[in-house]
Amino acid sequence: MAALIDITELRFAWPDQPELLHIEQLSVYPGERVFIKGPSGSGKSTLLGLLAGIQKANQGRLAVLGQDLTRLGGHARDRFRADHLGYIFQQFNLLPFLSVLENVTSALIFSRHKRSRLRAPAGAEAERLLAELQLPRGLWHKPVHNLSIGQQQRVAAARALIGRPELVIADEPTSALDTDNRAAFIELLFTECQQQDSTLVFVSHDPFLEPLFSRVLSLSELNKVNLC
Ligand SMILES: Nc1ncnc2c1ncn2[C@@H]1O[C@H](COP(=O)(O)OP(=O)(O)OP(=O)(O)O)[C@@H](O)[C@H]1O
Repeated sequence: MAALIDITELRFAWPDQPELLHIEQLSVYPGERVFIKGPSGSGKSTLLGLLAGIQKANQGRLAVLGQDLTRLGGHARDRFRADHLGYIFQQFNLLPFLSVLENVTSALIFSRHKRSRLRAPAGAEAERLLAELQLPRGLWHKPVHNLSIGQQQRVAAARALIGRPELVIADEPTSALDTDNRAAFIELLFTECQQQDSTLVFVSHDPFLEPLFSRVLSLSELNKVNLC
């Protein structure tokens, strides 16, 4: 089976800073649910940014779906991200004055590819995802700034999942929730990812979540740069 993510000799440093990441080899396969752990400042969010093409590696190969992102310019990486990735940010990055449904369907505006992968009209698909993620129907037309953190998290997940992206990336999306709600949210996320064949890469500090995943990667072990 071809790898969905394929990294070889990847090196990255933020401008005017010492090298932060050197990953010799990493392959992630379709359908995997990968948990990435590591101490604060070890580069977890930076690695996610590289996988999403927000940042570009200084050296090496980082291929997603066979496309080496280190060979693409900024515009092409933005296009690739819009078409093939769903991203759940730590702070969700929702558009506060748009409604819940508008936030979810906003992920389709810049991607014909995602629109073409919908199995139902956009509004119906957004409603299906929100229902699956157990967001009460009475909230669907409300501006997202009226929602609690846990509710906003579900909107952010639905926005990341719509259009069946091949890769879903989640950066500490559960940090504001209590332990029971974290596990319940992750189970819902797994179910949706499985149903729509999305591979999941999830970053968290929370050791309770680790056993839920099919694979656990420690960035401190993976990274050849000694940050101490
Ligand atoms: N936009 C940026 N510009 C310059 N340096 C950055 C930027 N983002 C992160 N860094 C630096 O890169 C290093 C790793 O940060 P990163 O956010 O990737 O770590 P992390 O493991 O995700 O941390 P945390 O668990 O605290 O979120 C830190 O030293 C940080 O200061």
